[in-house]
Amino acid sequence: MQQKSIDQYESESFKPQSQLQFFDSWQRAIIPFQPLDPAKIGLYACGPTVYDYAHLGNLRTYIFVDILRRTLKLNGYQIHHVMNITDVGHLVSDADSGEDKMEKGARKHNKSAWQIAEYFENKFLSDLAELNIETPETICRATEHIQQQIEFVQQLQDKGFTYQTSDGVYFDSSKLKDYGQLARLDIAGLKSGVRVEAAEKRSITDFALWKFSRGEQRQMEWPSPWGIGFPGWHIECSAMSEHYLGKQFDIHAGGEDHIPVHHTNEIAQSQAKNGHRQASYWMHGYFLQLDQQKISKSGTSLLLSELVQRGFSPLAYRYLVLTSHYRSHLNFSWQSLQQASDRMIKLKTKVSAWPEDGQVDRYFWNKFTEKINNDLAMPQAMAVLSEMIASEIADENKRATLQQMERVLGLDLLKADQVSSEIPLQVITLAEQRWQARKQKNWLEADRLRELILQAGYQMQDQDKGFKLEKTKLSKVTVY
Ligand SMILES: Nc1ncnc2c1ncn2[C@@H]1O[C@H](COP(=O)(O)OP(=O)(O)OP(=O)(O)O)[C@@H](O)[C@H]1O
Ligand SMILES: [Zn+2]
Repeated sequence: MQQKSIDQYESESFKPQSQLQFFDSWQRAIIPFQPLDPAKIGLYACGPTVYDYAHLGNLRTYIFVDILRRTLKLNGYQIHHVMNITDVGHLVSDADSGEDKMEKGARKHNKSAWQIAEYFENKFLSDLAELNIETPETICRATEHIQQQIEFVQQLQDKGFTYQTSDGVYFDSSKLKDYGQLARLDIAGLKSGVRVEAAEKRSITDFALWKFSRGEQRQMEWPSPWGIGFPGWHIECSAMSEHYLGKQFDIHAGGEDHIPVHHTNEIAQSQAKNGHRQASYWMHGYFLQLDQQKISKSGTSLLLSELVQRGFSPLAYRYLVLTSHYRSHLNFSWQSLQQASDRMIKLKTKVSAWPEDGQVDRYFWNKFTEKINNDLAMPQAMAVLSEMIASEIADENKRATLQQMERVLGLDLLKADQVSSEIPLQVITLAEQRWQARKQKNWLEADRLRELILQAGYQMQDQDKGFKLEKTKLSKVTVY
Protein backbone atom coordinates (compact mmCIF):
# COMPACT_ATOMS: atom_id res chain seq x y z
CA MET A 1 0.00 0.00 0.00
CA GLN A 2 1.23 3.49 -0.83
CA GLN A 3 2.39 5.55 2.15
CA LYS A 4 0.69 8.90 2.65
CA SER A 5 2.90 11.95 2.91
CA ILE A 6 2.74 14.34 5.88
CA ASP A 7 1.18 16.90 3.53
CA GLN A 8 -1.58 14.46 2.60
CA TYR A 9 -2.37 13.74 6.28
CA GLU A 10 -2.34 17.47 6.96
CA SER A 11 -4.72 18.26 4.07
CA GLU A 12 -7.07 15.43 4.97
CA SER A 13 -7.37 16.50 8.57
CA PHE A 14 -8.34 20.01 7.47
CA LYS A 15 -10.73 19.03 4.71
CA PRO A 16 -13.84 21.25 4.89
CA GLN A 17 -16.90 19.62 6.48
CA SER A 18 -19.37 21.50 4.30
CA GLN A 19 -20.59 20.59 0.82
CA LEU A 20 -18.72 22.40 -1.95
CA GLN A 21 -21.15 24.24 -4.21
CA PHE A 22 -20.85 26.71 -7.07
CA PHE A 23 -23.01 28.96 -9.16
CA ASP A 24 -23.29 27.35 -12.58
CA SER A 25 -23.97 29.86 -15.36
CA TRP A 26 -25.63 27.15 -17.49
CA GLN A 27 -28.26 26.28 -14.86
CA ARG A 28 -28.20 29.78 -13.33
CA ALA A 29 -28.26 28.30 -9.85
CA ILE A 30 -25.92 27.35 -7.03
CA ILE A 31 -25.56 23.59 -7.21
CA PRO A 32 -23.45 21.02 -5.33
CA PHE A 33 -20.17 20.14 -6.99
CA GLN A 34 -20.19 16.52 -8.20
CA PRO A 35 -16.93 15.67 -9.96
CA LEU A 36 -16.88 13.34 -12.95
CA ASP A 37 -13.91 11.53 -11.40
CA PRO A 38 -13.04 12.51 -7.82
CA ALA A 39 -9.46 11.38 -8.43
CA LYS A 40 -8.79 14.18 -10.88
CA ILE A 41 -10.66 17.40 -11.55
CA GLY A 42 -10.43 18.92 -15.02
CA LEU A 43 -10.48 22.72 -14.97
CA TYR A 44 -10.14 24.87 -18.06
CA ALA A 45 -9.90 28.66 -17.75
CA CYS A 46 -9.64 30.89 -20.80
CA GLY A 47 -6.31 32.67 -20.88
CA PRO A 48 -5.27 36.10 -22.11
CA THR A 49 -4.92 37.49 -25.61
CA VAL A 50 -1.28 38.51 -25.49
CA TYR A 51 -1.31 41.63 -27.66
CA ASP A 52 -0.81 44.09 -24.82
CA TYR A 53 -0.28 44.23 -21.06
CA ALA A 54 -2.90 42.44 -18.94
CA HIS A 55 -4.87 45.04 -16.98
CA LEU A 56 -6.20 44.84 -13.43
CA GLY A 57 -9.56 43.63 -14.77
CA ASN A 58 -8.01 40.65 -16.53
CA LEU A 59 -6.02 39.93 -13.39
CA ARG A 60 -9.17 40.00 -11.25
CA THR A 61 -10.50 37.10 -13.32
CA TYR A 62 -7.28 35.11 -12.77
CA ILE A 63 -7.44 35.78 -9.01
CA PHE A 64 -10.99 34.36 -9.07
CA VAL A 65 -9.77 31.25 -10.92
CA ASP A 66 -6.90 30.94 -8.43
CA ILE A 67 -9.31 31.01 -5.48
CA LEU A 68 -11.41 28.37 -7.25
CA ARG A 69 -8.33 26.21 -7.82
CA ARG A 70 -7.13 26.56 -4.23
CA THR A 71 -10.63 25.77 -2.92
CA LEU A 72 -10.76 22.57 -4.98
CA LYS A 73 -7.36 21.58 -3.57
CA LEU A 74 -8.49 22.38 -0.04
CA ASN A 75 -11.37 19.96 -0.59
CA GLY A 76 -8.83 17.25 -1.26
CA TYR A 77 -9.07 17.15 -5.06
CA GLN A 78 -6.15 16.75 -7.39
CA ILE A 79 -6.61 18.98 -10.38
CA HIS A 80 -5.48 19.35 -13.91
CA HIS A 81 -5.88 23.03 -14.64
CA VAL A 82 -5.38 24.13 -18.24
CA MET A 83 -5.02 27.73 -19.40
CA ASN A 84 -4.64 28.72 -23.03
CA ILE A 85 -2.67 31.65 -24.38
CA THR A 86 -4.46 33.31 -27.29
CA ASP A 87 -1.61 34.35 -29.53
CA VAL A 88 -3.57 34.36 -32.80
CA GLY A 89 -7.10 34.66 -34.11
CA HIS A 90 -8.84 37.02 -31.67
CA LEU A 91 -10.26 39.72 -33.90
CA VAL A 92 -10.82 43.25 -32.69
CA SER A 93 -14.56 42.76 -33.06
CA ASP A 94 -16.18 39.68 -31.53
CA ALA A 95 -18.41 39.62 -34.65
CA ASP A 96 -15.59 38.22 -36.82
CA SER A 97 -14.65 41.51 -38.41
CA GLY A 98 -11.74 43.84 -37.90
CA GLU A 99 -8.12 43.00 -37.58
CA ASP A 100 -6.45 40.23 -35.61
CA LYS A 101 -5.54 41.80 -32.24
CA MET A 102 -2.03 40.32 -32.49
CA GLU A 103 -1.26 41.91 -35.84
CA LYS A 104 -2.67 45.21 -34.58
CA GLY A 105 -0.59 44.99 -31.38
CA ALA A 106 2.50 44.19 -33.44
CA ARG A 107 2.07 47.39 -35.44
CA LYS A 108 1.43 49.46 -32.33
CA HIS A 109 4.60 48.22 -30.66
CA ASN A 110 6.66 48.09 -33.83
CA LYS A 111 7.57 44.44 -33.35
CA SER A 112 6.55 41.20 -35.01
CA ALA A 113 3.38 39.42 -33.86
CA TRP A 114 5.56 36.55 -32.58
CA GLN A 115 7.73 38.94 -30.58
CA ILE A 116 4.85 40.70 -28.89
CA ALA A 117 3.16 37.37 -28.12
CA GLU A 118 6.28 36.20 -26.31
CA TYR A 119 6.84 39.53 -24.59
CA PHE A 120 3.28 39.98 -23.28
CA GLU A 121 2.93 36.34 -22.31
CA ASN A 122 6.02 36.67 -20.11
CA LYS A 123 4.73 39.92 -18.63
CA PHE A 124 1.39 38.27 -17.91
CA LEU A 125 3.01 35.26 -16.23
CA SER A 126 5.14 37.51 -14.05
CA ASP A 127 2.00 39.47 -13.01
CA LEU A 128 0.42 36.16 -12.00
CA ALA A 129 3.48 35.27 -9.93
CA GLU A 130 3.44 38.66 -8.18
CA LEU A 131 -0.18 38.09 -7.26
CA ASN A 132 0.57 34.62 -5.84
CA ILE A 133 -1.61 33.06 -8.52
CA GLU A 134 -0.65 29.40 -8.78
CA THR A 135 0.59 28.24 -12.16
CA PRO A 136 -1.84 25.94 -14.02
CA GLU A 137 -0.58 22.41 -14.71
CA THR A 138 -0.80 23.11 -18.46
CA ILE A 139 -0.35 26.41 -20.29
CA CYS A 140 -0.94 25.98 -24.01
CA ARG A 141 -0.57 28.39 -26.93
CA ALA A 142 -3.07 28.52 -29.78
CA THR A 143 -0.25 28.75 -32.34
CA GLU A 144 1.20 25.44 -31.12
CA HIS A 145 -2.09 23.57 -31.59
CA ILE A 146 -3.05 24.50 -35.14
CA GLN A 147 -3.31 20.84 -36.18
CA GLN A 148 -5.80 20.02 -33.39
CA GLN A 149 -7.88 23.03 -34.43
CA ILE A 150 -7.88 22.03 -38.09
CA GLU A 151 -8.95 18.49 -37.18
CA PHE A 152 -11.76 19.87 -35.03
CA VAL A 153 -13.04 22.05 -37.88
CA GLN A 154 -12.72 19.11 -40.25
CA GLN A 155 -14.98 17.02 -38.03
CA LEU A 156 -17.51 19.85 -37.78
CA GLN A 157 -17.49 20.01 -41.56
CA ASP A 158 -17.97 16.23 -41.85
CA LYS A 159 -21.01 16.50 -39.59
CA GLY A 160 -22.48 19.29 -41.69
CA PHE A 161 -22.13 22.18 -39.28
CA THR A 162 -20.04 24.47 -41.49
CA TYR A 163 -20.22 26.52 -44.67
CA GLN A 164 -17.60 28.38 -46.60
CA THR A 165 -17.54 32.00 -47.80
CA SER A 166 -14.85 33.93 -49.66
CA ASP A 167 -13.61 35.01 -46.24
CA GLY A 168 -13.42 31.73 -44.34
CA VAL A 169 -15.13 28.66 -42.92
CA TYR A 170 -18.08 29.44 -40.68
CA PHE A 171 -20.09 27.59 -38.04
CA ASP A 172 -23.75 27.34 -39.00
CA SER A 173 -25.50 28.15 -35.74
CA SER A 174 -28.95 27.38 -37.19
CA LYS A 175 -28.03 23.68 -37.19
CA LEU A 176 -27.87 23.53 -33.42
CA LYS A 177 -31.20 23.39 -31.59
CA ASP A 178 -30.19 25.10 -28.37
CA TYR A 179 -27.53 27.48 -29.68
CA GLY A 180 -27.18 30.41 -27.24
CA GLN A 181 -28.69 28.60 -24.24
CA LEU A 182 -25.81 29.58 -21.90
CA ALA A 183 -26.52 33.28 -22.43
CA ARG A 184 -30.28 32.76 -22.94
CA LEU A 185 -29.77 34.60 -26.23
CA ASP A 186 -32.80 36.09 -27.90
CA ILE A 187 -31.79 34.89 -31.37
CA ALA A 188 -34.85 36.30 -33.14
CA GLY A 189 -34.24 39.69 -31.51
CA LEU A 190 -30.58 39.59 -32.46
CA LYS A 191 -31.35 38.78 -36.08
CA SER A 192 -33.92 41.49 -36.65
CA GLY A 193 -32.54 44.64 -38.16
CA VAL A 194 -28.95 43.43 -38.32
CA ARG A 195 -27.14 43.35 -41.61
CA VAL A 196 -24.53 40.62 -41.83
CA GLU A 197 -22.51 41.80 -44.73
CA ALA A 198 -18.84 41.99 -43.72
CA ALA A 199 -18.04 38.32 -43.70
CA GLU A 200 -20.87 37.03 -45.90
CA LYS A 201 -22.21 35.28 -42.84
CA ARG A 202 -25.67 33.81 -43.14
CA SER A 203 -26.62 34.76 -39.63
CA ILE A 204 -25.43 37.16 -36.96
CA THR A 205 -24.82 34.22 -34.61
CA ASP A 206 -22.62 32.26 -37.05
CA PHE A 207 -18.91 32.58 -36.36
CA ALA A 208 -15.55 31.96 -38.00
CA LEU A 209 -13.77 28.64 -37.54
CA TRP A 210 -11.03 29.35 -40.05
CA LYS A 211 -10.26 32.69 -41.73
CA PHE A 212 -8.44 33.04 -45.05
CA SER A 213 -5.41 35.26 -45.46
CA ARG A 214 -6.90 36.40 -48.80
CA GLY A 215 -3.71 37.79 -50.30
CA GLU A 216 -2.99 39.97 -47.28
CA GLN A 217 0.52 39.91 -45.89
CA ARG A 218 -0.09 38.12 -42.58
CA GLN A 219 2.62 37.32 -40.07
CA MET A 220 0.78 34.35 -38.64
CA GLU A 221 -0.78 31.95 -41.16
CA TRP A 222 -0.90 28.24 -41.85
CA PRO A 223 -1.98 25.92 -44.67
CA SER A 224 -5.28 24.10 -44.17
CA PRO A 225 -7.65 21.94 -46.27
CA TRP A 226 -9.61 25.14 -47.02
CA GLY A 227 -6.73 27.45 -47.85
CA ILE A 228 -3.99 29.45 -46.15
CA GLY A 229 -5.23 31.32 -43.11
CA PHE A 230 -5.60 31.21 -39.36
CA PRO A 231 -8.06 29.77 -36.83
CA GLY A 232 -11.06 31.66 -35.45
CA TRP A 233 -10.74 32.59 -31.80
CA HIS A 234 -13.26 30.16 -30.26
CA ILE A 235 -11.96 26.96 -31.83
CA GLU A 236 -8.67 27.02 -29.89
CA CYS A 237 -10.42 26.52 -26.55
CA SER A 238 -12.66 23.68 -27.75
CA ALA A 239 -9.70 21.95 -29.41
CA MET A 240 -7.16 22.41 -26.63
CA SER A 241 -9.52 21.64 -23.74
CA GLU A 242 -10.43 18.36 -25.49
CA HIS A 243 -6.77 17.63 -26.24
CA TYR A 244 -5.68 18.02 -22.60
CA LEU A 245 -8.79 17.20 -20.58
CA GLY A 246 -10.84 14.95 -22.85
CA LYS A 247 -14.29 15.38 -24.35
CA GLN A 248 -15.84 15.98 -20.95
CA PHE A 249 -14.34 17.65 -17.91
CA ASP A 250 -15.56 19.39 -14.77
CA ILE A 251 -15.29 23.16 -14.82
CA HIS A 252 -14.86 25.79 -17.50
CA ALA A 253 -14.20 29.33 -16.28
CA GLY A 254 -13.66 32.84 -17.63
CA GLY A 255 -14.84 36.42 -17.38
CA GLU A 256 -18.52 37.41 -17.71
CA ASP A 257 -17.95 38.83 -21.21
CA HIS A 258 -17.37 35.26 -22.38
CA ILE A 259 -20.97 34.24 -21.71
CA PRO A 260 -22.73 35.66 -24.80
CA VAL A 261 -20.06 35.00 -27.45
CA HIS A 262 -16.91 33.06 -26.66
CA HIS A 263 -18.31 30.38 -24.35
CA THR A 264 -21.57 30.24 -26.26
CA ASN A 265 -19.56 29.42 -29.39
CA GLU A 266 -17.20 27.03 -27.62
CA ILE A 267 -20.24 25.11 -26.35
CA ALA A 268 -21.77 25.11 -29.85
CA GLN A 269 -18.60 23.64 -31.39
CA SER A 270 -18.17 20.89 -28.81
CA GLN A 271 -21.86 20.08 -28.75
CA ALA A 272 -21.96 19.82 -32.54
CA LYS A 273 -18.91 17.56 -32.65
CA ASN A 274 -19.42 15.42 -29.54
CA GLY A 275 -23.14 15.67 -28.84
CA HIS A 276 -22.70 17.29 -25.40
CA ARG A 277 -21.20 20.32 -23.64
CA GLN A 278 -17.55 19.88 -22.75
CA ALA A 279 -17.83 20.99 -19.11
CA SER A 280 -20.28 20.15 -16.33
CA TYR A 281 -19.98 23.59 -14.66
CA TRP A 282 -19.54 27.03 -16.24
CA MET A 283 -18.24 29.72 -13.93
CA HIS A 284 -17.77 33.40 -14.67
CA GLY A 285 -16.03 36.21 -12.84
CA TYR A 286 -17.56 39.69 -13.03
CA PHE A 287 -15.80 42.81 -14.20
CA LEU A 288 -13.51 45.19 -12.47
CA GLN A 289 -14.72 48.65 -13.32
CA LEU A 290 -13.35 52.15 -13.21
CA ASP A 291 -16.00 54.86 -12.86
CA GLN A 292 -18.66 52.17 -13.52
CA GLN A 293 -17.04 51.28 -16.88
CA LYS A 294 -15.34 47.98 -17.73
CA ILE A 295 -11.57 48.29 -17.57
CA SER A 296 -10.30 47.21 -20.98
CA LYS A 297 -7.10 47.07 -22.96
CA SER A 298 -8.59 49.15 -25.71
CA GLY A 299 -10.28 51.70 -23.41
CA THR A 300 -9.51 52.64 -19.81
CA SER A 301 -6.71 50.42 -18.69
CA LEU A 302 -4.86 50.17 -15.40
CA LEU A 303 -1.87 47.91 -14.88
CA LEU A 304 -0.38 46.13 -11.91
CA SER A 305 2.93 47.87 -12.61
CA GLU A 306 1.20 51.24 -12.18
CA LEU A 307 0.10 50.21 -8.70
CA VAL A 308 3.61 49.15 -7.87
CA GLN A 309 4.98 52.46 -9.21
CA ARG A 310 2.70 54.23 -6.79
CA GLY A 311 4.15 52.21 -3.96
CA PHE A 312 1.52 49.48 -3.52
CA SER A 313 2.32 45.83 -3.07
CA PRO A 314 0.66 43.62 -5.77
CA LEU A 315 -0.81 41.62 -2.88
CA ALA A 316 -2.68 44.72 -1.70
CA TYR A 317 -4.59 44.40 -4.98
CA ARG A 318 -5.21 40.68 -4.32
CA TYR A 319 -6.49 41.65 -0.86
CA LEU A 320 -8.83 44.22 -2.42
CA VAL A 321 -10.18 41.65 -4.87
CA LEU A 322 -10.82 39.18 -2.04
CA THR A 323 -13.06 41.70 -0.30
CA SER A 324 -15.56 41.39 -3.17
CA HIS A 325 -17.53 38.38 -4.40
CA TYR A 326 -16.47 37.13 -7.82
CA ARG A 327 -20.07 37.41 -9.03
CA SER A 328 -20.38 41.11 -8.36
CA HIS A 329 -18.77 44.05 -10.08
CA LEU A 330 -15.91 45.66 -8.27
CA ASN A 331 -15.37 49.36 -8.78
CA PHE A 332 -11.70 50.24 -8.50
CA SER A 333 -10.65 53.33 -6.56
CA TRP A 334 -7.31 54.39 -5.16
CA GLN A 335 -9.02 54.91 -1.86
CA SER A 336 -10.27 51.33 -1.61
CA LEU A 337 -6.84 50.06 -2.64
CA GLN A 338 -5.26 52.21 0.06
CA GLN A 339 -7.70 50.82 2.62
CA ALA A 340 -6.96 47.25 1.57
CA SER A 341 -3.25 47.95 1.75
CA ASP A 342 -3.52 49.57 5.20
CA ARG A 343 -5.52 46.63 6.52
CA MET A 344 -3.06 44.15 5.14
CA ILE A 345 -0.06 45.96 6.61
CA LYS A 346 -1.77 46.20 10.01
CA LEU A 347 -2.57 42.52 9.93
CA LYS A 348 0.96 41.53 8.94
CA THR A 349 2.41 43.65 11.71
CA LYS A 350 0.11 41.97 14.23
CA VAL A 351 0.84 38.48 12.98
CA SER A 352 4.59 39.01 13.14
CA ALA A 353 4.34 39.24 16.94
CA TRP A 354 2.38 35.99 17.34
CA PRO A 355 4.26 32.89 18.55
CA GLU A 356 4.41 29.67 16.55
CA ASP A 357 3.39 26.10 17.45
CA GLY A 358 -0.29 26.77 18.06
CA GLN A 359 -3.33 24.67 17.19
CA VAL A 360 -5.82 25.40 14.45
CA ASP A 361 -9.04 26.69 15.99
CA ARG A 362 -11.70 24.36 14.64
CA TYR A 363 -14.59 26.76 15.20
CA PHE A 364 -13.09 29.49 13.05
CA TRP A 365 -11.63 27.06 10.54
CA ASN A 366 -15.02 25.40 9.95
CA LYS A 367 -16.71 28.75 9.69
CA PHE A 368 -14.12 29.98 7.17
CA THR A 369 -14.31 26.87 4.97
CA GLU A 370 -18.09 26.91 5.09
CA LYS A 371 -18.03 30.38 3.49
CA ILE A 372 -15.48 29.43 0.89
CA ASN A 373 -17.29 26.23 -0.03
CA ASN A 374 -20.46 28.23 -0.50
CA ASP A 375 -19.70 29.51 -4.00
CA LEU A 376 -16.39 31.10 -2.96
CA ALA A 377 -17.95 33.66 -0.63
CA MET A 378 -14.68 35.50 -0.04
CA PRO A 379 -16.07 38.67 1.60
CA GLN A 380 -17.71 36.50 4.27
CA ALA A 381 -14.56 34.40 4.60
CA MET A 382 -12.56 37.62 5.11
CA ALA A 383 -15.08 38.65 7.79
CA VAL A 384 -14.43 35.34 9.57
CA LEU A 385 -10.71 36.11 9.39
CA SER A 386 -11.31 39.51 11.08
CA GLU A 387 -13.54 37.89 13.68
CA MET A 388 -10.86 35.33 14.45
CA ILE A 389 -8.18 38.04 14.79
CA ALA A 390 -10.35 40.05 17.19
CA SER A 391 -11.32 36.97 19.22
CA GLU A 392 -10.03 35.82 22.59
CA ILE A 393 -8.24 32.73 21.31
CA ALA A 394 -4.51 32.45 22.03
CA ASP A 395 -2.20 34.26 19.61
CA GLU A 396 -0.34 31.08 18.65
CA ASN A 397 -3.68 29.47 17.74
CA LYS A 398 -4.60 32.50 15.69
CA ARG A 399 -1.35 32.09 13.82
CA ALA A 400 -1.93 28.38 13.19
CA THR A 401 -5.50 29.05 11.98
CA LEU A 402 -4.34 31.86 9.71
CA GLN A 403 -1.69 29.56 8.27
CA GLN A 404 -4.43 27.19 7.13
CA MET A 405 -6.54 30.07 5.78
CA GLU A 406 -3.54 31.23 3.78
CA ARG A 407 -3.83 28.06 1.65
CA VAL A 408 -6.75 29.83 -0.01
CA LEU A 409 -6.03 33.50 0.64
CA GLY A 410 -2.46 33.46 -0.69
CA LEU A 411 -1.72 36.88 0.79
CA ASP A 412 1.65 36.10 2.42
CA LEU A 413 0.24 37.31 5.72
CA LEU A 414 2.75 35.23 7.65
CA LYS A 415 5.73 36.37 5.64
CA ALA A 416 7.78 38.85 7.58
CA ASP A 417 8.70 41.02 4.64
CA GLN A 418 8.52 44.74 4.11
CA VAL A 419 5.19 45.79 2.62
CA SER A 420 6.06 48.64 0.34
CA SER A 421 2.93 50.72 0.43
CA GLU A 422 2.52 53.16 3.22
CA ILE A 423 2.10 56.12 0.95
CA PRO A 424 -0.85 58.17 2.19
CA LEU A 425 -3.75 58.59 -0.19
CA GLN A 426 -3.35 62.38 -0.06
CA VAL A 427 0.16 62.07 -1.46
CA ILE A 428 -1.02 59.77 -4.25
CA THR A 429 -3.80 62.23 -5.10
CA LEU A 430 -1.34 65.15 -5.19
CA ALA A 431 0.96 63.14 -7.40
CA GLU A 432 -1.91 62.29 -9.78
CA GLN A 433 -2.83 65.99 -9.95
CA ARG A 434 0.77 66.95 -10.63
CA TRP A 435 1.01 64.33 -13.36
CA GLN A 436 -2.10 65.78 -15.03
CA ALA A 437 -0.78 69.34 -14.66
CA ARG A 438 2.47 68.25 -16.28
CA LYS A 439 0.62 66.58 -19.15
CA GLN A 440 -1.24 69.84 -19.74
CA LYS A 441 2.10 71.70 -19.60
CA ASN A 442 0.87 73.70 -16.61
CA TRP A 443 4.37 73.96 -15.17
CA LEU A 444 3.54 76.44 -12.39
CA GLU A 445 0.86 74.16 -10.96
CA ALA A 446 3.10 71.13 -11.43
CA ASP A 447 5.87 72.84 -9.42
CA ARG A 448 3.47 73.89 -6.69
CA LEU A 449 2.24 70.30 -6.34
CA ARG A 450 5.77 68.92 -6.38
CA GLU A 451 6.58 71.18 -3.45
CA LEU A 452 3.57 69.91 -1.50
CA ILE A 453 4.59 66.33 -2.19
CA LEU A 454 8.11 67.10 -0.96
CA GLN A 455 6.75 68.67 2.18
CA ALA A 456 4.81 65.49 2.80
CA GLY A 457 8.07 63.60 2.75
CA TYR A 458 7.89 62.09 -0.73
CA GLN A 459 9.56 62.78 -4.01
CA MET A 460 8.10 62.16 -7.39
CA GLN A 461 10.17 60.80 -10.23
CA ASP A 462 8.73 61.22 -13.69
CA GLN A 463 8.95 58.27 -16.01
CA ASP A 464 7.85 57.54 -19.58
CA LYS A 465 4.34 56.34 -18.82
CA GLY A 466 3.84 57.46 -15.24
CA PHE A 467 5.65 58.33 -12.07
CA LYS A 468 7.29 56.80 -9.05
CA LEU A 469 6.88 57.99 -5.48
CA GLU A 470 9.67 57.56 -2.97
CA LYS A 471 10.07 58.54 0.66
CA THR A 472 12.55 61.31 1.37
CA LYS A 473 14.30 61.87 4.69
CA LEU A 474 11.69 64.49 5.66
CA SER A 475 8.99 61.84 5.85
CA LYS A 476 7.41 63.05 9.08
CA VAL A 477 5.39 65.93 7.57
CA THR A 478 1.73 65.23 6.75
CA VAL A 479 -0.24 66.79 3.91
CA TYR A 480 -3.64 68.39 4.16
N1 LIG B 1 -12.63 44.49 -16.77
C1 LIG B 1 -12.50 43.19 -16.59
N2 LIG B 1 -12.70 42.66 -15.36
C2 LIG B 1 -12.56 41.34 -15.14
N3 LIG B 1 -12.18 40.45 -16.10
C3 LIG B 1 -11.96 40.92 -17.33
C4 LIG B 1 -12.11 42.31 -17.66
N4 LIG B 1 -11.81 42.47 -18.99
C5 LIG B 1 -11.50 41.24 -19.48
N5 LIG B 1 -11.59 40.31 -18.49
C6 LIG B 1 -11.31 38.86 -18.55
O1 LIG B 1 -9.90 38.72 -18.66
C7 LIG B 1 -9.59 37.49 -19.30
C8 LIG B 1 -8.54 37.71 -20.38
O2 LIG B 1 -9.14 38.38 -21.44
P1 LIG B 1 -8.40 38.85 -22.74
O3 LIG B 1 -6.93 38.90 -22.55
O4 LIG B 1 -8.97 38.12 -23.89
O5 LIG B 1 -8.91 40.32 -22.65
P2 LIG B 1 -9.33 41.22 -23.80
O6 LIG B 1 -10.73 40.82 -24.21
O7 LIG B 1 -8.28 41.31 -24.81
O8 LIG B 1 -9.36 42.53 -22.97
P3 LIG B 1 -10.13 43.81 -23.28
O9 LIG B 1 -11.59 43.41 -23.40
O10 LIG B 1 -9.83 44.56 -22.05
O11 LIG B 1 -9.54 44.40 -24.51
C9 LIG B 1 -10.90 36.95 -19.83
O12 LIG B 1 -11.36 35.93 -18.96
C10 LIG B 1 -11.84 38.13 -19.78
O13 LIG B 1 -13.17 37.74 -19.58
ZN1 LIG C 1 -11.66 30.30 -24.27
